[in-house]
Amino acid sequence: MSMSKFDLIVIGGGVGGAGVAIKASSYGQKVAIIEQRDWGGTTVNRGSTPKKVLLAAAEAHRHFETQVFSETTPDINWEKLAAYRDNIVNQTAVKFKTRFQSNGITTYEGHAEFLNNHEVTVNGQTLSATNIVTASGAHPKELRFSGSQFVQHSGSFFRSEQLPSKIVIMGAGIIAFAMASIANEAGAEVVMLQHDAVALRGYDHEFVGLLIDDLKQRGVRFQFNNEVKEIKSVDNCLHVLTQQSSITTDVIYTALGREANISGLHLEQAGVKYTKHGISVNDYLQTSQSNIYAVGDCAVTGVPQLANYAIYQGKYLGDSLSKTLAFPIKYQLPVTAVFSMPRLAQAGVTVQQANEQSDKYQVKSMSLAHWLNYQRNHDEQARLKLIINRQSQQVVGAEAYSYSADDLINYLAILIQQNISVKRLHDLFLAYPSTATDLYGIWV
Ligand SMILES: Cc1cc2nc3c(=O)[nH]c(=O)nc-3n(C[C@H](O)[C@H](O)[C@H](O)COP(=O)(O)OP(=O)(O)OC[C@H]3O[C@@H](n4cnc5c(N)ncnc54)[C@H](O)[C@@H]3O)c2cc1C
Ligand SMILES: NC(=O)c1ccc[n+]([C@@H]2O[C@H](COP(=O)([O-])OP(=O)(O)OC[C@H]3O[C@@H](n4cnc5c(N)ncnc54)[C@H](O)[C@@H]3O)[C@@H](O)[C@H]2O)c1
Repeated sequence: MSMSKFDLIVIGGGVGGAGVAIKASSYGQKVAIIEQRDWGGTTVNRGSTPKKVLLAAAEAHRHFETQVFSETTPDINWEKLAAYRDNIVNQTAVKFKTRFQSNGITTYEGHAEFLNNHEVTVNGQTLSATNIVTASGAHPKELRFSGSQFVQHSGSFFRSEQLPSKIVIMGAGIIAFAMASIANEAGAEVVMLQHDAVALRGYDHEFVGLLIDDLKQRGVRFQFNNEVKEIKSVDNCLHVLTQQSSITTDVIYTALGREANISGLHLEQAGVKYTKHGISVNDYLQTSQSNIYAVGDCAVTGVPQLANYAIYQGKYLGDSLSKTLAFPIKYQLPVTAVFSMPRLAQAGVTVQQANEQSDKYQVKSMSLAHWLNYQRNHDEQARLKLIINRQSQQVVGAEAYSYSADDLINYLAILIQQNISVKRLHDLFLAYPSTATDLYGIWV
């Protein structure tokens, strides 16, 4: 059989792999990309895309309830919503594949394995390349207790055809809070179980407390310092036995963090080193084998397993592999969001970090609730904290809690990254009144 030769092979058709493949092909490299499951990977099929479609419906429901002053609020029609969501997901997955093809990238559908550091097999075919990038992503953490086969993962919730009436969520991290907000607003009974006392580690305690209180008022039950011991299935119901309680539910979903997809790649055949956390890479995203690289959730890079990082790394690598001189990857300031209701978002130095180094940073806390954008949305708890470097008096971080916290944080991230002075901001001409023009009053 003839061997297909490429400049670059990318293993994994998620957002990380897509970034590398498209960028490298734009420089004229001959590129192949291999995907074993769905084009677009986790983000498109089981992550932020379906999540944000469901969230839009949940937010519309909440806004109807608070803003329309009607006696009754219509129920969310989950089946129709699910069909609409699946349509968007499927269209997006197809767009990923056709975009590769229209950029001259050869697409393969199947499981890729390394034969050596220049060769990969897929569907019995051998492909060879000068450089190979692993962008194989991650899978939900495996659980080992009696009845763990009854557990479903967050991706199943975001792609569910029907809304279960009773839901238990294991974990109180970013994904769990999005799930809880949507399920609660759509009418499910939700219990959240967290094995220790800390929800949304890394986010401002005060804002996390506001979010938990809000969800509690809406009927979500929280159990902290509680772990699942066993699950039994009896008469179409699940009995979840924990250290502290026994809960009867329809479904139990997990959002406990994710583990790199490394088994099955035969990395040792290519001489690529890895640990249980993922593929080890240096600041050039290069593995222990000099012509093999890794990006996104499968790589140990010291940044969170999030799509914005996978995309950024993919674009960096596609660029650096196409140039004679490569520079180490340099991350801009961290920017993340929790898509709960209301949302939480942070950029740059966090409030927690600022409190730990109070000699260096000052935290300026403000309510946003009296601003028109928040008032008209009944966003009564909307708040912002700016982190200011005491010496330079510049804003180096921000954390926000509101229904539009991610937008505000992105505007602030632009101002921070671009080092925009108050004067320059006031010279900018923007549509009024909007979240962007609120910045005139916020920026210091
Ligand atoms: C429920 C959920 C919600 C999320 N929400 C957000 C969010 O709002 N914002 C955000 O920034 N991040 C979010 N994330 C994280 C984000 O989805 C991931 O960080 C991102 O998908 C990582 O991209 P990736 O390309 O590294 O991996 P993936 O998207 O997982 O893609 C890897 C691809 O490689 C394929 N593959 C693996 N092994 C092989 C092989 N041997 N051969 C061929 N193909 C292979 C897989 O099938 C997969 O399609 C969320 C994650 C989840 C689970
Ligand atoms: N600020 C950020 O950028 C940020 C924050 C959190 C997570 N992330 C990334 O997003 C990825 C996926 O998010 P996620 O929500 O699945 O993970 P997560 O890490 O945000 O949350 C998992 C939560 O589950 C808890 N937990 C772990 N084992 C448990 C158990 N047996 N029972 C109950 N609770 C348990 C953890 O303490 C944690 O609070 C993470 O892998 C991480 O890399 C990024």
